[in-house]
Amino acid sequence: MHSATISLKPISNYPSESLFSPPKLHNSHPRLNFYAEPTKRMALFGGLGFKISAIGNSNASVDDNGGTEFQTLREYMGKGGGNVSDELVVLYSHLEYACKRIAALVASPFNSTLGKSFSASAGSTERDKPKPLDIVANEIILSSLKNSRKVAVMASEEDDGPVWLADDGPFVVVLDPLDGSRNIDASIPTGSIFGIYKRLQELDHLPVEEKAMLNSLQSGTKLVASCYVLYSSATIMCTTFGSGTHAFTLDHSTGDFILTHPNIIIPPRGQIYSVNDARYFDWPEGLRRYIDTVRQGKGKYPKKYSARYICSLVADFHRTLLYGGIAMNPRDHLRLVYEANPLSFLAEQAGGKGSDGKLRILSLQPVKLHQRLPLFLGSPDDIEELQSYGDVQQKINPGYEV
Ligand SMILES: O=P(O)(O)OC[C@H]1O[C@](O)(COP(=O)(O)O)[C@@H](O)[C@@H]1O
Repeated sequence: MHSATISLKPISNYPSESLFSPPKLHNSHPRLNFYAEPTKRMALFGGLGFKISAIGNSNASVDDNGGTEFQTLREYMGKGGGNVSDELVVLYSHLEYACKRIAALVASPFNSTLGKSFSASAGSTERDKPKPLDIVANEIILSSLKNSRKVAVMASEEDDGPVWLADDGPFVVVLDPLDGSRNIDASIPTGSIFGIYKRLQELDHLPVEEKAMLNSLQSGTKLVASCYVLYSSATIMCTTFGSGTHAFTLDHSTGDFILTHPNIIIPPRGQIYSVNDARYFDWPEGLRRYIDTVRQGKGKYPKKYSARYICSLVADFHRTLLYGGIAMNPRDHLRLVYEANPLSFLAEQAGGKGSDGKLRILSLQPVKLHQRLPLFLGSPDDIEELQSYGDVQQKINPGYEV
């Protein structure tokens, strides 16, 4: 488990210089270097007047005053952290902007009134009806991706099909704009999930619909980056560019995402399972035996496991990444393209695993955009032990009301 310490010692290097001098961006859009309009941003200058020790497998350096040297996401990317291209830096600046708007929205006292201006699509079941905030979040992200001019196609869980944005956009973005939103009225954490691929230039000659679909159905092994943003007591962007998994916490006073969890390594084994166990009697024999075994402390790890289930994928996954164990949904419910692939990439980059109960998620070739599957994410030893029970995928999926 990781720990955080906060002391009230003033530091000299925060907010960093970068608030005034933008990071290396060759193709930058003027709006990119600011959280809000520049003038408003200057008024926010001041930030936190104390030192925070970076959390996790920290390699953060300590400055002359003994304070931890802060790094923003843009600085991290701009300095070549994770070997990212300038084009990806631009794209991330727009993602940051969109997610900060969504973070403000989910915390807004007015978000419940949004429902009045949206109606659910005909024919959908009560449970599947799009929630207003899903739609608003989707529109915010769409407009940011368009503005970035770096995205050829966006495929969202909220849309029926992929949306073609720019012929010369170097990237393809697949996303779930606001997962867990049905819990939002109770202020339970929610999250956005993104997977980023390169545009397949060899498909450029195809008709738009066809190339949009094929670009969006790339295998998870082709992901160049993925991230989730958790909207909770803190807003956290956890990302990988293929060289480790790193989390950045939003400093609301300046609008910067600060590197707080560099090089996250998931514990090889946890003591927590995370599942909706009201479905126990719909589970297959293998999954029941696995859960019964570990909760009695009779598994390979001879300690009794505890249960934690928020029913909000990003939050359940974030906890699992930090504390270890397994976050699972054993029925065909979560989506391969928008959820399973990006989160499995993050899990693997942190030394964990993403499985459908039998196979590595990233090895699966998506055949449909909205393809659903069982999903097990977590500590490598726990996932291996679970898979050894064989029969862990829930086939009975009656459609639950809550
Ligand atoms: O009802 P279950 O099987 O517990 O599923 C809960 C999961 O569904 C989700 O709410 C996503 O479902 P939706 O895509 O229908 O919003 C996840 O956040 C959560 O992990």
